[in-house]
Amino acid sequence: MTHPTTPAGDGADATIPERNPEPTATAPAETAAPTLRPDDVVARVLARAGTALDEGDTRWTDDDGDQLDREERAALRRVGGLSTELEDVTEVEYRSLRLERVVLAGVWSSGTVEDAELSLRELAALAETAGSEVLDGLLQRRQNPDPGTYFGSGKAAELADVVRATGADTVVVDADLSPSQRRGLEDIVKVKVIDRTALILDIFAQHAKSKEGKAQVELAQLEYLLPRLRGWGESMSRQAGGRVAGGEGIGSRGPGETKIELDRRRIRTRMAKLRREIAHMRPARETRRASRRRHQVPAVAIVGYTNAGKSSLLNRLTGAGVLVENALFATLDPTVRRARTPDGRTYTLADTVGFVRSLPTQLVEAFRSTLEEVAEADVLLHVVDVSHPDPEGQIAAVRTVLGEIEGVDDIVEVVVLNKADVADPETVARLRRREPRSVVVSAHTGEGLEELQRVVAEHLPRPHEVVDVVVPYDRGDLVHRVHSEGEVDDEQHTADGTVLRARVGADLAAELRAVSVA
Ligand SMILES: Nc1nc2c(ncn2[C@@H]2O[C@H](COP(=O)(O)OP(=O)(O)OP(=O)(O)O)[C@@H](O)[C@H]2O)c(=O)[nH]1
Ligand SMILES: [Mg+2]
Repeated sequence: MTHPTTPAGDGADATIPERNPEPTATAPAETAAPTLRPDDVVARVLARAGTALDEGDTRWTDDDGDQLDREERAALRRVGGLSTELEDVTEVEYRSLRLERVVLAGVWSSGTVEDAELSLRELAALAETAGSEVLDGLLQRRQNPDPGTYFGSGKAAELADVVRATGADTVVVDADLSPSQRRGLEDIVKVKVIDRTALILDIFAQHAKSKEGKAQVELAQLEYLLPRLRGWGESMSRQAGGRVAGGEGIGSRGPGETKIELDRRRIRTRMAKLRREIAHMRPARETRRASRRRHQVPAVAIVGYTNAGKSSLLNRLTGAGVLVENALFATLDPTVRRARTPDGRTYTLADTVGFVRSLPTQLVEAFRSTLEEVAEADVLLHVVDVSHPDPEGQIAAVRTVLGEIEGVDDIVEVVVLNKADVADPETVARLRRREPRSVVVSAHTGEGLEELQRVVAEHLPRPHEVVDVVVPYDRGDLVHRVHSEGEVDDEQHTADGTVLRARVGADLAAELRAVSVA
């Protein structure tokens, strides 16, 4: 973290503005640091980006199945006013977070003010997905973040006023804060401060379902937590007059300074245990993958920004009944389903966890084994929400994460421009020009899905061993496999068995030749 080059005093470089400023003329100047009134900003923040979290947007078609997961997830929503702080140190802080009434704060340092606002809007959608109520959102124009408090102490004090005025219990900062920045800011705003990474980790923790997913998320949380432990009890109770005075309230039952060393040790022990457990779960996944490989079933992986419509698309193509929710990171566990090309070949279609800008590295690391599913694919369907205000930005973010996974560079990527039913046709046209290998679809209306299936079929690897065999009638299973895995050129039933001329994968070819009676 570098110091600002110009030693600007707090306030000189700008703008978490006064509460209740004089109403000024609209249209802040483009060049100078404009002053954004908090009320302005919150109004913009609450205008949703894309279709994410538009009330009532999620529609289920028959393809989406019963959506049983939904009820379960709804039951897991946070309940206002209830604290679920747990004694176990591995649960400290994150499980005990009460993100109910939050104020968002971000810094606008480069790019346009629209970009900065879009980022804050996404943060609002993330916060709501985590179950919080967003009370206000503030953007500060500032060249470089302050190394001590991120916003600078003067502006942080103004943020503290906003927190007090709104009755917020948490500040969510749209950035990655260093442990000391978070601490410095907390000491001023006097409520819990979390950053984007912690928020995303919290959503993942709420949504993880499989044993492996849960273990991966917990590991990522602990890794994040370890350098950030602080003595909540002591520091918060010091702040007489603050909302958490008297050692009561959020986080006040966390570890005191004296306990920190002990906690660190317990956390490390827990992390080691989780790593061992995850390592044990891997073989099962690898076995499944290996068996698919052995049968040479081509694999297609659906990737894309969170809320792009990946699960909807999977359901449409396979009737899988995967949870579709207008929330970010609805899907954490990869679902693999069988699908068929129009000409009858079988392939697997895998739904994956959604990506987001600056996906916490701890999570990329933790989900590496899940993401390997992607690296093994023959074709990637990169689903894009074309109704989003910045689809290009989302495409770039997804490609950045993909770039971190080994072995994806040479996989065919088909860009699926989804939500065409609600998108601006000009945006669709612009993206089509930019992404030549793309298909325009709507998982809702079904538009474009036939073409998509055709394009998928075209890019699937074709089996290339030519066999000319007679399969005895007691090996109907092999004939069946030839139909689903390969391409049959000729088939006749004779007294000896089924005469087959077909193209199949090498392994199946070997098995067929071994049983052939010709
Ligand atoms: N209008 C419209 N909405 C869609 C379309 N496809 C999906 N949606 C909606 O977009 C939201 C997200 O859909 P999902 O399929 O859960 O998206 P996802 O990419 O799997 O999201 P995560 O698992 O959270 O990363 C839901 O509200 C869907 O109903 C579409 O073609 N048109
Ligand atoms: Mg999903």
